Amino acid sequence: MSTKPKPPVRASTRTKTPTTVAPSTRTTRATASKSATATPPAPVAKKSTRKPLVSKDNATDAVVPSKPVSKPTAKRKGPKSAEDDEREPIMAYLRIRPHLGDDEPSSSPYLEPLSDTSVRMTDPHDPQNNAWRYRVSTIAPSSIYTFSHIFPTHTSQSDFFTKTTLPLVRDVLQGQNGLLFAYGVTNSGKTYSVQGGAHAGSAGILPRTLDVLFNSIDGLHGTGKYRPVRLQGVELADKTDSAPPPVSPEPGLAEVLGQHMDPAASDADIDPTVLKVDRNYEYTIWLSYAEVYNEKVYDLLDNVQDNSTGGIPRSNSGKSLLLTRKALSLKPSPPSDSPESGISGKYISGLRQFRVHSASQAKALVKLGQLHRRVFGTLANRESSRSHGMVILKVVRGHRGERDDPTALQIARLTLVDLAGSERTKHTQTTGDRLKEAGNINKSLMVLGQCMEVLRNNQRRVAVSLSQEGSDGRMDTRDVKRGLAVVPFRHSKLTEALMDYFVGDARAVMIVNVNPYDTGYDENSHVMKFAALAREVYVTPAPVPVQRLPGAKAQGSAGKRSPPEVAPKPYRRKVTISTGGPGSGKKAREAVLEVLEEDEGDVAESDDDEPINPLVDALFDEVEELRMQLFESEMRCAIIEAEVREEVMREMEERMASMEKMYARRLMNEVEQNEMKTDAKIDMLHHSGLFGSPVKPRVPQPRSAASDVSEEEDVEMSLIEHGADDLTSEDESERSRSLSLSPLAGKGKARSPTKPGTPRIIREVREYIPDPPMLPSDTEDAELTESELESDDGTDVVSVASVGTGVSATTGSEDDESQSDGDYNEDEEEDKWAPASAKTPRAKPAPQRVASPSPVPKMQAPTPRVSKLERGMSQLSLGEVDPDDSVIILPAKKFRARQESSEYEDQAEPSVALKKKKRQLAKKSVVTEEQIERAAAKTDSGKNVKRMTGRF
Ligand SMILES: Nc1ncnc2c1ncn2[C@@H]1O[C@H](COP(=O)(O)OP(=O)(O)OP(=O)(O)O)[C@@H](O)[C@H]1O
Repeated sequence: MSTKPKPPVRASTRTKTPTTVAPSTRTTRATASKSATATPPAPVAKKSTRKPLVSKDNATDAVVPSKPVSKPTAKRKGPKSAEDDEREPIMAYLRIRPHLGDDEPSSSPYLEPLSDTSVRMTDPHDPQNNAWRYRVSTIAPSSIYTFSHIFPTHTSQSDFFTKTTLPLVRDVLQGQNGLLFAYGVTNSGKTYSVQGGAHAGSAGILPRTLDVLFNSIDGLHGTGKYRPVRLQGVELADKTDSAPPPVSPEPGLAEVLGQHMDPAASDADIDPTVLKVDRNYEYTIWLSYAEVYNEKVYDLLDNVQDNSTGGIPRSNSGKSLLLTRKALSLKPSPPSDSPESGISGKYISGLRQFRVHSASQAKALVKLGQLHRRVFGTLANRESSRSHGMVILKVVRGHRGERDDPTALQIARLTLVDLAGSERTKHTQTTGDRLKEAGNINKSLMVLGQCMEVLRNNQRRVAVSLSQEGSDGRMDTRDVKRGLAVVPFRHSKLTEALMDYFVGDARAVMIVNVNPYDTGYDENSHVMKFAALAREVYVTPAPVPVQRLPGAKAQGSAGKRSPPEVAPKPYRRKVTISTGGPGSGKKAREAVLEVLEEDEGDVAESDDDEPINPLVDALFDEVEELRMQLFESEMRCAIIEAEVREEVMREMEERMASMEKMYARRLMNEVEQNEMKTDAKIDMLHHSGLFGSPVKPRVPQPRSAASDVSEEEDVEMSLIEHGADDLTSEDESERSRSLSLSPLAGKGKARSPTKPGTPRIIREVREYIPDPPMLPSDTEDAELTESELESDDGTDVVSVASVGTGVSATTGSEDDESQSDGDYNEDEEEDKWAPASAKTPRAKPAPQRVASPSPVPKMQAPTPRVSKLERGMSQLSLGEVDPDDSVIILPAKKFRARQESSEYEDQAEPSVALKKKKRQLAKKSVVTEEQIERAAAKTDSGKNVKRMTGRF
């Protein structure tokens, strides 16, 4: 006598609460229908004769509202229920993609793992960067996220599989459903995690799952007399099920894409893990592969029909290929398939499933599905998933003693989903068909997020309700149910197909893939937030009940579907597939295919389908419409924002250029001004008789170039003579030698008498005169000048060019001063734009070069200096002569005219001109301090100079 397998504990102990609760005669739970709300299971209520009530005393899993639903807290009353122990949040694992050698990171990684479970995410914008100020994102610049586990970049595929997926594989072998989905932006590593890479050891979790499944059931393969149908049902298998599955593509397709059928290196990877299974059972494994693309579900293992009519030429072979595929509908699972569980999920009607006998056979099928996924356009133009790929593995487990009893079978499903990239469209520049794809991807992922949110809120609400005390200490379950929101599973094909995992008994795992080198900080933040939300949703992992139908129906064939009643209008589009090319070692090929996608037609809703609330439906439609409008306006805003940014940048650049020009002009003016002042000062000293004999008052008269040259010669000679007068007797011979070289020696002698008492005054003048503003090239120029002079003369001479350069040549007149101020006022408008640093006082003191006692410079040929000085002198004109002081007061007119002129505006290289001017200035003013002092000591008019300079 065969021992009947003991039904799984949960199957026998749990009873799903029907939507309508019989008030008095049955034990009720304070939970709404799972299919609609997925509320957490509630404790058993006391019997009531009036209405279904839940005694608070029995609400053992009541949770403090602010706390997560399943976390036991100190405030719990009574013992924990068995169900409470079974609930667990959706597991969320973060995998950080490493930086690949082929692409340079555009920024440093913005994810910093803090521990095995938490990570800090910081906006890669440098806070010092100006861009930070213009950050318009509403996402927080730094956040910490928590996961079930975080896998750093160096995690191996094997480790990743072991920690994330192996528990699900164990579950499915023990008759428990499981769901795993990979979520993340494009290029973050979802496909790599699920499917794997091309190199050895890089097989992903899907091939490893197949390996472990077949390793574990080795020797325990079932006969395959029954096959799974719909969601939970079983049927008698027919001949088609025993036929080997098609593992090669349609011949025409194989010709086009034959190279894609090459076994990849990762096929050689075989995961050796073996799990312990109950050897009293035998197992059969069935595989199907579907994709959700543009809100339609397609079978990726369906035969591709080549309906070529010669319309579309193929670029390489000249033939044409027209491929047709048909969308599948989602239908509600009849309650008769799962009377024990009472869960009404949806199944993909007409999805082919194949019994696989080995891991390699299963992998070949998966490969075929991948190929079809590529052919049908979602991976055509680039290696990016624009569809959600779902591999559904069903494990049918039957007791070996009851091989012929279909009612003793247990069907568990494990679905692995590779979701499409979650990036937002405006960042991918998608248009046309791609925009539609992106819109639909966003829609399904948005609905998935909405479902999670509503599930979480419902679960919290139930928990809060259960924790609240009614007036009589009891609670009406109908009140609880009324407050729960409808979970919008039906608003996306993706969520519709997966809904039973969230509301039924299953374990759910979410893999979050992040590429921290991606600049998409905002997108990745959305991904992280989604993960945080998912972690707050609780599911109930529990074995599915044993199939307890009185008899299994033997109808239909797995691969057949009934013809549609209404001929759908197919959607036709072209797909270009590029293969080979540089790097692949194969010749580049391009194939243009035409794809016909037929609609699923009218899907007759069965009576068992959940009732549709027209108001809710209308609201969802409106939400969808608003979402699309929002999306469009976001796109418009993004474009406008980009345009405005560009315009502002252009304007700023222009403004910066004009400011630069203005400052260059002002700099030149200042240099010019300083030059004039220095010349004027030398002239004043010269004419006051400090450097020679008292100068006769001069009547202003037109100056010729020749007279300017002559005056300049006088200045130079006077300086030399004064220096020479003070020479000691030891220096006399050298002085004579020097003077003898000059044709102006006689002239110098005539001017030798000087007045005593000047040195003190001259020193005061030097002390008073402010230093010139220090220009960036001052030091450099001074050094240049010195080195030039040294190399020229071989004498240690000091440039006094900078001495007194801050003094205005117009100091003799108040009016002139005000005029001079007026010159600065002209720049007021420009000053508005000047940075704060540019508004500092113009005559900024600079370190003054100290004249060192040095030998008298050798006599130099005056010609070049005179000619340079001539220019400065010719720009000055004598104004009035103060007969008492013998000081010439110079008007500023010419000086200002010169200042205002735009003589230097057109100079392309202001810095070069500046250097040149400074060098000229330095050369013109070569005189030792000692010389000045000695000269000043010989004249009494120093007092007058002092008085004059006091006005400066
Ligand atoms: N952990 C990893 N180690 C090494 N390479 C990786 C890893 N993750 C991803 N890659 C590589 O990064 C690239 C992008 O990965 P993948 O195609 O898996 O991204 P995806 O998220 O699936 O993108 P899409 O959504 O566009 O399909 C691939 O070349 C893949 O081999």
